Amino acid sequence: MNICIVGAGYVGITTAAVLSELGHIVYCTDRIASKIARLNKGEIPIYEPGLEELVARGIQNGTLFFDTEVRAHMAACPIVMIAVGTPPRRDGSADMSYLDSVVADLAASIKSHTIVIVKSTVPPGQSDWIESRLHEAGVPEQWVDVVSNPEFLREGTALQDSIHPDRIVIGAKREQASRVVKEMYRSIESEYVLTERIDAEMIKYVSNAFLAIKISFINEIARVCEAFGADVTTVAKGVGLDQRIGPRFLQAGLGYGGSCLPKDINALSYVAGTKGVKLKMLHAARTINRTQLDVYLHKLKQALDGNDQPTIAVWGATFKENTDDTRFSQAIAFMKKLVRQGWKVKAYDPLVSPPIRGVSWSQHPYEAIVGADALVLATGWDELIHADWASVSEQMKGNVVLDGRNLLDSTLLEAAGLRYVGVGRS
Ligand SMILES: NC(=O)c1ccc[n+]([C@@H]2O[C@H](COP(=O)([O-])OP(=O)(O)OC[C@H]3O[C@@H](n4cnc5c(N)ncnc54)[C@H](O)[C@@H]3O)[C@@H](O)[C@H]2O)c1
Ligand SMILES: O=c1ccn([C@@H]2O[C@H](COP(=O)(O)OP(=O)(O)O[C@H]3O[C@H](CO)[C@@H](O)[C@H](O)[C@H]3O)[C@@H](O)[C@H]2O)c(=O)[nH]1
Repeated sequence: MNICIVGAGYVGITTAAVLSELGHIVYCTDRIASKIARLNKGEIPIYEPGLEELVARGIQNGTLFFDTEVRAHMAACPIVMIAVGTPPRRDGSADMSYLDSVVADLAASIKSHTIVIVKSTVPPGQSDWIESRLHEAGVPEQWVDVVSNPEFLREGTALQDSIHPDRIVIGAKREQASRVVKEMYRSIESEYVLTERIDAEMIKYVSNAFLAIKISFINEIARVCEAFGADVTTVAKGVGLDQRIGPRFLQAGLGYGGSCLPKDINALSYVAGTKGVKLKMLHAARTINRTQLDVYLHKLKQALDGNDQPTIAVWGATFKENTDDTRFSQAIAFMKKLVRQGWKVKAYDPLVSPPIRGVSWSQHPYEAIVGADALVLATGWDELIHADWASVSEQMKGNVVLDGRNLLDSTLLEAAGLRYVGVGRS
């Protein structure tokens, strides 16, 4: 099949590489010429393990192309997949302006039957809206099928998630379109959910909402565990063994961030509100996530024992490990909170060093801790979790290590003379 993908971001590039690997001819398009130029040289503008190799293979095999000629490929391909961003607006709603301009391009380009796959995360009803916009713009009804096919990949494990997805959701009006999209994924073994478009759109939002609630729930439980001297990691393990609950997404810590969970729960709350439905659980999840940073700040202040001009080293800036994405990162939000206390903040991340007022960046983790009164682990990068704690202890001025991801081995740290501080751990 010839497939045009619009939007060369985390989802667009990953999906393009995977579909080309499945034997399709894929044209991955984007408006940003510099991005496309880099991709054509085999350079990946994002960090995603394994992606560079897969993209190189697609280019070499002649099955994967990157181009800025969005409309030309839309006109030539029977399948067009939309993978542009749907970022949050100030009021919480999803910004549909990128998607709007794709629809305008589609209206000007479609010349024969085209399946338009909506891969971007969009509010319920958006596929219907795209379809009516195309019809209003003069695209005959029989020329277009809009199919909702939401994406569930996670950054950092995007390839694994795309090649072995838990499920592939396909929401279509006509069975024929559904069948073509299923055929497109042919050799991917997965549970296929063939459904109405509105259900497919809801499945995406509800999945992210549930994940956010699960994380906030364990973070709230961490507070009560701490009050009683219980250990939230042990509690989560015991609870997660119940198959009805499951062990994943029960890792307590600084809270969730990223380009998806925060924005999607806001967008779901917003659209629910337009129908008069108040989503109280989502409201609570958001509040817990925000106040989680205060819980950690309080712990740090207690551990600093009256030192009101400390130097704090922060390890990790991305919203989670194995990505270069800093969108809505709790690590960065925490750094800003520390700066607002008037404290000196030195930071290190294996991949990024975004400019943040009051934060100085180090090239090496051990450089960041020199003279620090406390160290905060804010992102669970492997190289940071498995640091040389004896060396850390030597270089720091103080001895406090605040584990913002509950991932460190307190015994090892204490053996090195450090003072381990976690949240919800006895
Ligand atoms: N990042 C993830 O892990 C992830 C996972 C699942 C779903 N999603 C959803 O997928 C969508 C894309 O997310 P992303 O993180 O890949 O976004 P991104 O910001 O990384 O990339 C989007 C790309 O679209 C391009 N673009 C915007 N308007 C365009 C236009 N009119 N024509 C051509 N290109 C255009 C931008 O230049 C950019 O390169 C969002 O709706 C997101 O919610 C993201
Ligand atoms: O037990 C956990 C699990 C995750 N997190 C945090 O939650 C955030 C989100 O993590 P994750 O969901 O793994 O990352 P994303 O790449 O944002 O993926 C989510 O968002 C994507 C975009 O919609 C979806 O496709 C994925 O299914 C969904 O997991 C990160 O800050 C994590 O550190 C925790 O604090 N505790």
